[in-house]
Amino acid sequence: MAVVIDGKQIAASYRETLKERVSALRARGIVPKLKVILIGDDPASHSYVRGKERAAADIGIDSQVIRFDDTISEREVLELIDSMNADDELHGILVQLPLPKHIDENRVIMRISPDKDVDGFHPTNVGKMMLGLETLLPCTPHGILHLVKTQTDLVGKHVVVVGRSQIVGKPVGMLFLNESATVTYCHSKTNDLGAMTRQADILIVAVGRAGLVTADMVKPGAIVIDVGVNRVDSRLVGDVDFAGVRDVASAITPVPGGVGPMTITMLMHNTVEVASRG
Ligand SMILES: Nc1nc(=O)c2c([nH]1)NC[C@@H]1CN(c3ccc(C(=O)N[C@@H](CCC(=O)O)C(=O)O)cc3)C=[N+]21
Repeated sequence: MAVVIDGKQIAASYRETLKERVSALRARGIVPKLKVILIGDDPASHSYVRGKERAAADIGIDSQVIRFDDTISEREVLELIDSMNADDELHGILVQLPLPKHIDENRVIMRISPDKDVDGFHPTNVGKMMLGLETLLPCTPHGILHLVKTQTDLVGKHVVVVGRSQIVGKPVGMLFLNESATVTYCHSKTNDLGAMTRQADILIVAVGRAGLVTADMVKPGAIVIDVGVNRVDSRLVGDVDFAGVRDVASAITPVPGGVGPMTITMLMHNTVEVASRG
């Protein structure tokens, strides 16, 4: 029976170190500050953003959510970002995704100053990460790396990533490659997915399909990281059949209470990093 990796607990413990860093910054007159732009009325987005506000308040980060209905134009969003880029007191800018169809996500992401891009989505930060340079890392991949490191060494391990999104799949593989793991990417067009996933020492699933990974697809003793966020009958479930896979794996993240809390914590980490740059 697998160990259940307690993301909530690991996140809470990491937040304690962030609290100390924030106290030290505040003693120097620096108040870490984050602004979140939230467009539209998607209930899931509003729920995530509340989680971010709560974490910020807990750590001592000054956060503000700016809400718009989905009639706001792309130009207005870009102009708001310009004014935030110019605000010397502001450290982090986050535009909650997804955006309404009439707003180009890439144009918005690229408008945010790479120095304030606490999501780690700007091409400059993605490029630096790919080169293995120090930079603002994307929050979910960084949180996953932290969780896995509480369980095992990464050098030489076979990491299989299922899912190739810009914000999770692609960058998480890159981060683990930088840690000298052997990385395989799988996606919706992969032939015989089970044959691939059964090779994983560390299996990371970020697809968005409940029940995608079943016990027969997991090597005994593997570490399984479930990044899925699916609402099934108003219940939150991941992409992994938790009840079945926990009998096979050595460690597994639950949903909720696994990767989600770490994502938010790494957003706070990035905000503190920017505030510390001085
Ligand atoms: N610019 C941008 N940056 C993001 O980081 C971003 C985004 N847009 N859009 C949406 C996704 C999704 N995401 C989650 C964060 C925390 C939880 C989380 O904390 N979940 C809790 C449960 C929360 C609940 O019950 O609703 C948990 O897993 O325990 C989930 C999902 C960040 N995202």
